[in-house]
Amino acid sequence: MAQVKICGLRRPDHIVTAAESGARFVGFVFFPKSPRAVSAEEAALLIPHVPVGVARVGLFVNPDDAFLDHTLGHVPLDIIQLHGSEDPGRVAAVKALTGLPVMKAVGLAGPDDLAALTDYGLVADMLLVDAKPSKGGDLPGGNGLPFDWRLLVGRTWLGPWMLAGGLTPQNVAEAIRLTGAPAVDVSSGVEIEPGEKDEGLMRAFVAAAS
Ligand SMILES: O=C(O)c1ccccc1NCC(=O)[C@H](O)[C@H](O)COP(=O)(O)O
Repeated sequence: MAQVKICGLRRPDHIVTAAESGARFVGFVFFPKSPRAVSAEEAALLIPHVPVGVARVGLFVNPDDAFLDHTLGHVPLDIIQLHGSEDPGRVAAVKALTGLPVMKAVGLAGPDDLAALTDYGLVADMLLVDAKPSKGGDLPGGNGLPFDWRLLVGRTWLGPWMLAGGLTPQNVAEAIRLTGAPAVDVSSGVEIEPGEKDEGLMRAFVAAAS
């Protein structure tokens, strides 16, 4: 059983479905290249549909201070998710700037990537363990690609973490069983096409993760 984050929501009715299904986190993508991107102004109209008790996660890729200030000036968020090449010092700086908890995404492709989990685990409030994006890819995340979950078997964690990367209603239970993930995150696996969430898939995913 794991808590669920559904990322890349862009419609009020989908936010309601995610929350009613039992998702405990909803993610809004503030990265213009993403097919799930929303502007601060658009997100400001979506946020009121997030029920109390569901965490509002803002997803950023290498944001500068001005972009963070602009977004947070329009959109009340509970967690900042950094999904770019931000180093631990930048993670600490974003925490200080925003006063919000920071979840840092760490991409895994092989054993050599595991050290970053320790480095970021010392400064971030939470880790999002995702598949490492392919070199030259357009998106640092949201690619619907899993990584080898066996990399995480038996690992001791410094703090809270979330498993992501190619999760679906069909594979999420096995991913949780194998890794012991306390929380899981999904975007592509609950979409009928990039950026278009499906209510039935969202319900099935949360049920399979619970
Ligand atoms: O979702 C996006 O479009 C996205 C774009 C740029 C950076 C990160 C992005 N998503 C980050 C997430 O938290 C996704 O939910 C996570 O990478 C898992 O995505 P998926 O493999 O599609 O389930």
